[in-house]
Amino acid sequence: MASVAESSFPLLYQIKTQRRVTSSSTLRNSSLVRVSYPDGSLSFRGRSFVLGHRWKCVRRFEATGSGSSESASGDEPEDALQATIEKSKKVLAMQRNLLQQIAERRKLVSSIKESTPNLDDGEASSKEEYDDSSVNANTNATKKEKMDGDVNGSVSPDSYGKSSLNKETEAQTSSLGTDSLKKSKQSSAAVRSSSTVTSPEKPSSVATNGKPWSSVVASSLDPPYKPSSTLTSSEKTSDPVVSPGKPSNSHAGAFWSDPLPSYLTKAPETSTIETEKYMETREENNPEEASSESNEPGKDEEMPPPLAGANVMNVILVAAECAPFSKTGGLGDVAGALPKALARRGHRVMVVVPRYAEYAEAKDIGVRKRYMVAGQDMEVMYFHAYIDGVDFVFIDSPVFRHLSNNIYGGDRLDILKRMVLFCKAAVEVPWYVPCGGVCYGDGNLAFIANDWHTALLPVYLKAYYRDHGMMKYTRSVLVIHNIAHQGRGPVDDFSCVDLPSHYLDTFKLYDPVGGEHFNIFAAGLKAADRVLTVSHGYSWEVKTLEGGWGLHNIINENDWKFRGIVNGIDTKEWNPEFDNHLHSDDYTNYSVETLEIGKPQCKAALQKELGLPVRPDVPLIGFIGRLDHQKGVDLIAEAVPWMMSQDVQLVMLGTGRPDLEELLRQMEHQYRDKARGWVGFSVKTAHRITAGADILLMPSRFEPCGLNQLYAMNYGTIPVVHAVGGLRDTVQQFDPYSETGLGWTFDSAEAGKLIHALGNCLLTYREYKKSWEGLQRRGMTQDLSWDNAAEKYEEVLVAAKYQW
Ligand SMILES: Nc1ncnc2c1ncn2[C@@H]1O[C@H](COP(=O)(O)OP(=O)(O)O[C@H]2O[C@H](CO)[C@@H](O)[C@H](O)[C@H]2O)[C@@H](O)[C@H]1O
Repeated sequence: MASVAESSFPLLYQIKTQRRVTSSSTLRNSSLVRVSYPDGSLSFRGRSFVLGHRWKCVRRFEATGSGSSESASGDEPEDALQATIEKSKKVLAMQRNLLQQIAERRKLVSSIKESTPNLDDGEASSKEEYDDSSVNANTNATKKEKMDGDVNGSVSPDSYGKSSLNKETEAQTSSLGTDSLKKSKQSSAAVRSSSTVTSPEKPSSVATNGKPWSSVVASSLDPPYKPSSTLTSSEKTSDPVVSPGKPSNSHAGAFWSDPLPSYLTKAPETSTIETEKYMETREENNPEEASSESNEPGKDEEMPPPLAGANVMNVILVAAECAPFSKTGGLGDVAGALPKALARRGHRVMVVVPRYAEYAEAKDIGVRKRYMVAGQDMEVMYFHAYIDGVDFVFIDSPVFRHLSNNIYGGDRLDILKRMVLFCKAAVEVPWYVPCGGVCYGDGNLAFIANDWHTALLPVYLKAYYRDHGMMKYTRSVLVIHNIAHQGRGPVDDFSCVDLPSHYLDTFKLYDPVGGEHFNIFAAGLKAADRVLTVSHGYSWEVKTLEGGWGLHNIINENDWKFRGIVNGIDTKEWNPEFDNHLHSDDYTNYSVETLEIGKPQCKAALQKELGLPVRPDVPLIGFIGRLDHQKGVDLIAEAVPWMMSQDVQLVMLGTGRPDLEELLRQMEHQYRDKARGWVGFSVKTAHRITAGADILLMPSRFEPCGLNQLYAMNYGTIPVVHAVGGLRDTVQQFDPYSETGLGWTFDSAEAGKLIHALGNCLLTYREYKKSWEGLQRRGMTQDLSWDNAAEKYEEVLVAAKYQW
């Protein structure tokens, strides 16, 4: 087993003193540092130098520029080693400074705790274990709709992804507020990273006042693409430093005796490692660190071990969207938050996502690669940012540009080719993209792929590399966020994915409606080392005929590697106490302590912003989500006449199916004094509805996890949900006798059931104020953070690592 074999090696640090080619093709010493040791990434970025173990330098030169190579012997300058030592001293100085920061933060946290003794109360999660006997997976109709779309072997764009028509995308602001409550839970990794947090995009204002919501017009905020830095041709040619695929650990060295199969991507070239640049950036950001010269190992030893302990790994999450950079729904939120939680546990974590627009934080690292996609030669560039302890790598290509508002748009083959390019490039990122100066490498590495869009990655990892003895110690985990979208197409599509012919069978799937077809999700599920989905409830549902959308057999066959882990929430982004979107327009931040004042103020601000009567006593009901069959929007529409007969206000925010968008407009038109329908995508408005509404409706027909109900509870907004998938896992039915529970649930996707549950909810709102307050407080004091889920992801990653 990989790590057993590795751990039998004496602790060995390799310092590669490497060379790179300058733009004038002359060689200069770059003092590049690569520190690796048997457990992989534990001591990355210089930490290994403070562990106090004996270490050994192995200096080695590698090939440089245009195919030339040099022998290691003879020409290795001593000053390179000296420079390396100098760098490590600087790293030590940085660490000491950060340790001081940790100590200061600890003091701060304990002083906050002392002054507010109740802060940690109620952190216990009230999540229930899933009881599969009563799940109501009411998905037949949805399945039918999907399968209908696949008749004749052609798949509608929608079946290739969530083809949300984002009529208005709003740049989202990352909250940089100090989340003092959760800080004490974070590992030193997070604290370390805090000094390099970069401010994400600024929010753009959305003018809505005075206009009916339905008339808010789509406006793309995707800025025009500007070519990346003008590199000289020699800079564009990456020079050989790391030999990709060539395992950094000597025990795997034999792989390279095998010739590469013809379908492999071009023999990997190399990357420019920019340690110096990285160090300079760190020094610019942290002048204090830079000026500190002393080297006191004793102090460094105080650094607490990572929460993950010996399980620390390199983790690369690959997704088609990642908030706040790109988002059409919950996948974006997960890709934005889970990696940070894994980094807080001490893992070295990277997110790889397409570069749909220019992102201020992300810098062109100057590496270019070419990939063949369906016979077309395509170049990609890599942009990098280091934010909240996570490396974000953006893959740039003309095929991704300007798609922020239409990530899953275009015709079926266009989408397929984009995902092929993305997955081909992503699987090689650990070799080519130096993050903080050092590539991740392929030892002790796990990829987390998400949904069908990146389900090709586990297949490529296997077919291109592991089948050939390469990337032996790399694992892949595939997460199902929504099995309804599978990347289906006619069998001929196989020619686009560039795989050896014997892989065709792993893609072929037969179903009664579409017949034999090509299915990317099917192949990914088979190839991945582990498969996850985003709740316990959904993990049961996808194994059923109704919930598996044709993939249930494959999931059942692979049950041994399958597990459900309930999503968490980003408690920095979605926290009423620090929410940036509540800073203006009469909104306010609030916490469980200031709920009684803060939430009514947000409600009044929302009513005012929407042009609804500002009335504190009227229950304000919200809905936020993609407008499609999954979300049960039609059930709400059926219930609207009843709702409008009550003294309530209703606000719905969504984008998606044109007929459902029209429905929102009509509703607003018909009930102007009570209802608003925002057709568009506005992160700010989603936050404001979550804060200002009293009740959140989620009548989803199926819901793998659902994030809006979690956000709602964190904001003291009471969810009324169809008890299915993750909604059933996370919203415990209110019991008035024991005063327990978190909201209202109904057990089948019918308007009548929704009305019944909502009726009880409204009664409690009006007549039982204390009970209502109890519901709000219980919801707000749950620990919904990603920290719990990240620990479970870690278990899965470790299980994958030790699996052969
Ligand atoms: N018009 C709009 N304007 C602004 N924001 C909008 C919006 N419409 C939706 N959003 C936002 O998008 C996210 C939606 O998250 P969900 O988890 O509810 O749904 P989704 O079905 O996309 O995700 C899938 O993946 C996630 C993650 O695993 C699962 O929770 C879920 O069940 C599964 O269907 C929320 O952050 C919400 O605020």
